[in-house]
Amino acid sequence: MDKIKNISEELKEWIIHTLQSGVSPLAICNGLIKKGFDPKFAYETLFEIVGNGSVTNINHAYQYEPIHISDQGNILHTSDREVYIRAKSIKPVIIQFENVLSDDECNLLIQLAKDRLQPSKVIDANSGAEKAAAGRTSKGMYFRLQENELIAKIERRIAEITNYPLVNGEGLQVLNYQIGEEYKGHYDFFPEKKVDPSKGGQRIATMLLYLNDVEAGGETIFPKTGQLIVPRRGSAVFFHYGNSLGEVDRLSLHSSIPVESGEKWVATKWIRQHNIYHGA
Ligand SMILES: O=C(O)CCC(=O)C(=O)O
Ligand SMILES: [Fe+2]
Repeated sequence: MDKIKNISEELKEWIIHTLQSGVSPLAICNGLIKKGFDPKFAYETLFEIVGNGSVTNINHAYQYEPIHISDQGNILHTSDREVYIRAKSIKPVIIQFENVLSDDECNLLIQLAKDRLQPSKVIDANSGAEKAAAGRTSKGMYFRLQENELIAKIERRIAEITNYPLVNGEGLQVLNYQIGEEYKGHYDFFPEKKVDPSKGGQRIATMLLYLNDVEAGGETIFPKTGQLIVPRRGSAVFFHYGNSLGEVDRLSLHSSIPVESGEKWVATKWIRQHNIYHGA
């Protein structure tokens, strides 16, 4: 049988925790090899994990800071729409919203995105560069900030809901998942060494808008805490994972589980600490 030469984010996390609890890298390596991993791959993976700083950081508990989204109650009165808070989680910080987009807005976003879809990429945890990846089988595209009236209106609404200025937001990304397609466990924040202060700094929050109902599958899952969000047209989930100290919340690991029936359309707004564009 071929030896295993790839490793999931979950297993990486488990390795970090195990190292942190005092188990030696060699013992973990031997364990991986016994489980069928390629020995060279296992040694290199351990070397990489021990060398990249995650092991020293992981002990440091993430400090949750207040976010001010529901300070005014559970109905948010944005300039053009009432948005309802439907569920909240404290660790990690997750807020679910309903009525963020109208059916027409969802359909229009899908129409505008359809012809521009490309295979999705992921960010390499070491280099920070975008690369194609087996764990992300969806197709996607980006709108430029305020590219057209619809996008500008949606971006203003997201800024009003989240209390983060529009210029802290990256261009809206639209993703399409067909049957069997998924986005495996990942963090939205950048690897620490790849945070660029001249481009708004670290990513600290994500607003994920659901553009259609999925017949089966396609939930967004937070595997460390067991929370699942069922896609529903016009609804959204906001999660927050970066604090003012520059720490990141590793409980925010999430994935999109494979679509079983129908298809899935979402739009993602990644939000950074500061204005991304002032240098431009
Ligand atoms: O499609 C989903 O449910 C998750 C998408 C996601 O995690 C992302 O765009 O960063
Ligand atoms: Fe994500």
